[in-house]
Amino acid sequence: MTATTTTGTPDPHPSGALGATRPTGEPPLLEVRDLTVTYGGGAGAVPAVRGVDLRVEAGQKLGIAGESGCGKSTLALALLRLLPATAKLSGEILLDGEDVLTMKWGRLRAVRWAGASIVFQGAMHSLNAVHRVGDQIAEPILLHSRATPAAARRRAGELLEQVGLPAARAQAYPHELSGGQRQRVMIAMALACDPRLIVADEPTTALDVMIQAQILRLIEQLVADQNVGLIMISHDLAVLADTCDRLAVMYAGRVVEEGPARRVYADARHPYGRALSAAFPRIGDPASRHAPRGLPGDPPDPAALPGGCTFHPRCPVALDRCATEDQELRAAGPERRAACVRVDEAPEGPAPSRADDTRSTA
Ligand SMILES: Nc1ncnc2c1ncn2[C@@H]1O[C@H](COP(=O)(O)OP(=O)(O)OP(=O)(O)O)[C@@H](O)[C@H]1O
Repeated sequence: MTATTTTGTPDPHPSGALGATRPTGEPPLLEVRDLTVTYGGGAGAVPAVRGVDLRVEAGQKLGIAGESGCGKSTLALALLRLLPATAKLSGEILLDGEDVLTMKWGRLRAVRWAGASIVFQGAMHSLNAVHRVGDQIAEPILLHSRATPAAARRRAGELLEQVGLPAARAQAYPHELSGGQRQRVMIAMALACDPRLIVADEPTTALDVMIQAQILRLIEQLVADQNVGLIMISHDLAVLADTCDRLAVMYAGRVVEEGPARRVYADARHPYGRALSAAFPRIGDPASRHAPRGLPGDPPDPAALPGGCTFHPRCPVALDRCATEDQELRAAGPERRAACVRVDEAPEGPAPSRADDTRSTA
């Protein structure tokens, strides 16, 4: 992905990355440049992530949205080089200015957990069923510090309290906890080594609506209290709009829209962003009296992407040229970019009111 636009419209982010530059000139907490991930090779190669640029500062919450298969999890795992060996990566993943992709193994081990940590979806599958949760939280502490086992266990208890569980629950096995409690344990583990960046991949997907809301508030609180950066991945644009500052919408491995989260949700500039947004009801919006509109068609097979704009076969406003012309991200309003040839045709709508933005699950 380059900073040049197909129409010559000035790009507000000449580096091609998301978010504001630090005034001090220090590197951002995370800067992803032109990241490409391809599974396999030859005719069956699957380009799961294609030229993605992202930027996250300390204390900033970036949401990444998109349908199943658009490459969200691949992107999350790539950030800490947790992908299988069949995945080929190129580009740069700069964590505090240091490229994760070229780090030696020893350095990478140190960066995992302590520099950045991941909260995976489905805590039941991510936690080890035969170990007490306190021991599982203590494990990365023991690996990454000189703490004694007793001190690591004490710290595990403190972390459990920080995520709203009694320290005594450290003695529990995963099956003795509810889904929401297990997800809290996962968050406690992610915090264990004081990371500067937390990547949360669908952290609330398996939870009921009330517990989902509690976990989201907890994550927001922790980000604010500890000034960490957050990348939250979800198929649910409404959840991301309510939790995050900025939002990037992915389609077929690419970011096709980015900008302030509530604005993207309320008034997406890319037809795919609009379709994704319309797929979720909004409390406070008269339109929510109607059933949410599903997205027609299926996402393309990454191994056989359509030519031109990859969204054109499903796009309700596609022009003939969209079948042949690929689109780069271009300026689409203040601090906003979208990869659509028609983005200049309609002006940006009014700023959303708080009621417009309320997520469906609150
Ligand atoms: N290990 C793998 N080997 C080959 N292809 C893979 C592998 N993992 C993922 N893919 C493919 O890469 C593409 C992106 O998958 P990914 O899991 O990153 O998408 P996603 O947006 O996170 O989807 P979901 O929300 O369903 O998890 C998909 O086409 C998927 O089938």
